[in-house]
Amino acid sequence: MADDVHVVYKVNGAGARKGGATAALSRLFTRGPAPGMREVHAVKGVTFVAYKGEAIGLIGTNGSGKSTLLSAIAGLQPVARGRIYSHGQPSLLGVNAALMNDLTGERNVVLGGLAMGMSKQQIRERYQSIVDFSGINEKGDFISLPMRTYSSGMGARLRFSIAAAKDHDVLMIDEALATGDAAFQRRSQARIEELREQAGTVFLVSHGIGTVRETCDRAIWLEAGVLRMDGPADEVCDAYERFTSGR
Ligand SMILES: Nc1ncnc2c1ncn2[C@@H]1O[C@H](COP(=O)(O)OP(=O)(O)OP(=O)(O)O)[C@@H](O)[C@H]1O
Repeated sequence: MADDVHVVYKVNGAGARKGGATAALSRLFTRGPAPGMREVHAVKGVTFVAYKGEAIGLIGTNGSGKSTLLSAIAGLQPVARGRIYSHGQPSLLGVNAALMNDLTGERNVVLGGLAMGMSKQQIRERYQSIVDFSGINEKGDFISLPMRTYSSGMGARLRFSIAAAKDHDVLMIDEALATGDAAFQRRSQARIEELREQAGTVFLVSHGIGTVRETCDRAIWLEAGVLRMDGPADEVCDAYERFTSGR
């Protein structure tokens, strides 16, 4: 659950607005940001409770704070105010999830698995199914090549497959579904369904309202860092569509 969560990015070298000595002095006393330091208040007081078995879509226009909110829930981004409570460790499965480009797909499966807290034994058991699920080897033996030789879609598929191999308490997916071809998207949707049935909670950030309608039962709409609507996926998506078409 998120309780009044605020996330503020501190950006260095953003160019000070007032560089005068008096301004610097008054900043010293008011403990304001240093010169050249600018703050971006990306998430502003978001509160919600997510239950087991729910699949929640996060929607909102570009820069509304969706990815930031997920990073904060995953513990990758500190919160400036408010709190996040969670049963189990939430894992963020993003297109940017850290895999090593110079290592082969095989090594990345092992490293990624370890990073998610799987044991070596579990990785050995699931290795083949991860590779099969990713479909990386459908067009030749790519899994033994370095990841930098993969197309962006292939990389994203492998990331999704590694993360989806583990049963997560809270799984967060950032636009992972948007990549990959239709067959892979069907497989990943089916896997998300399974993860939900195993009583985990799934968060999905997507620009594709269609994916949210299909995979999620609830949606949270963020706009300019503020929670604008939270409710059944269809209702929230309808309202969001009315909002975006009027812009
Ligand atoms: N590392 C960062 N440093 C400073 N500001 C950032 C950083 N990352 C994001 N922001 C700012 O935070 C705000 C929210 O960004 P965020 O990426 O969370 O939005 P989003 O809803 O996921 O956007 P998109 O739909 O484009 O992916 C934006 O104003 C963005 O400029």
